[in-house]
Amino acid sequence: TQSTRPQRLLGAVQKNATRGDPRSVVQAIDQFCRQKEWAMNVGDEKGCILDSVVSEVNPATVLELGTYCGYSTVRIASLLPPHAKLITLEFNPDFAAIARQVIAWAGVEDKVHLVEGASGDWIPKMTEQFGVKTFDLVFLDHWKDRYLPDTMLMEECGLLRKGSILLADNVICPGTPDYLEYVRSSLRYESQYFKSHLEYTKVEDGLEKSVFLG
Ligand SMILES: O=C(NCc1cccc(CNc2ccc3[nH]ncc3c2)c1)c1cc(-c2ccc(F)cc2)cc(O)c1O
Ligand SMILES: [Mg+2]
Repeated sequence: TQSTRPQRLLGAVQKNATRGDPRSVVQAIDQFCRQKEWAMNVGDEKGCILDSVVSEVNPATVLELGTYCGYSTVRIASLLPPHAKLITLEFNPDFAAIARQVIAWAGVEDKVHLVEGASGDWIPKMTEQFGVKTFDLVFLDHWKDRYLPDTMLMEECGLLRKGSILLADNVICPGTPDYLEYVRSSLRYESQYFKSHLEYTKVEDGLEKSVFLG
């Protein structure tokens, strides 16, 4: 039977990366996606912007919406201080199964809690299930039409505090026009666009960083 792209990506990690070395896992995935098969990881160029925001925020609690194969999960987790927690939501069980193995290969499983399910179902349960009061950083990288409703849901559930950072992938390609309009026009957010490129291509894309003002 045919393997899937996530399975082939995991194979490249297990073949080319060193167990317990997150940077080698990130490098192995980027190499696979540049030389073999494109995949929708945030990638190396936008990944550097993600790294700088994570390092600047130095978050104790992180929510990632959209794990896929765990590439950005590993990038973020490798930069977290000890005892920090990263909760990552993945709706697709096949993606989740691969991501668990990529996260384990990188040796960052102690900082990561991968939850299988949909953001709309799990965001209201964050506090009761994981004891999280608010998130210092949220990385949005799931279905693009869910960015806005999930942001409103996080506000309603009190999961954002003054200074919480939202970092959204793909605001140009594939694009999240309703989300961009909201965070750029709302008086409750201070937004900044980081111009970059769609992973592994020359197509324009970028990350939008939005600070919740409370
Ligand atoms: O669409 C994208 N990613 C999201 C996505 C996509 C598919 C499945 C899932 C299933 N995972 C999922 C769903 C719902 C969920 N709710 N809570 C968690 C959760 C998790 C998620 C995407 C596309 C492109 C792209 C493609 C083609 C092209 F030409 C240009 C660009 C580039 C990207 O960087 C992208 O991020
Ligand atoms: Mg993305």
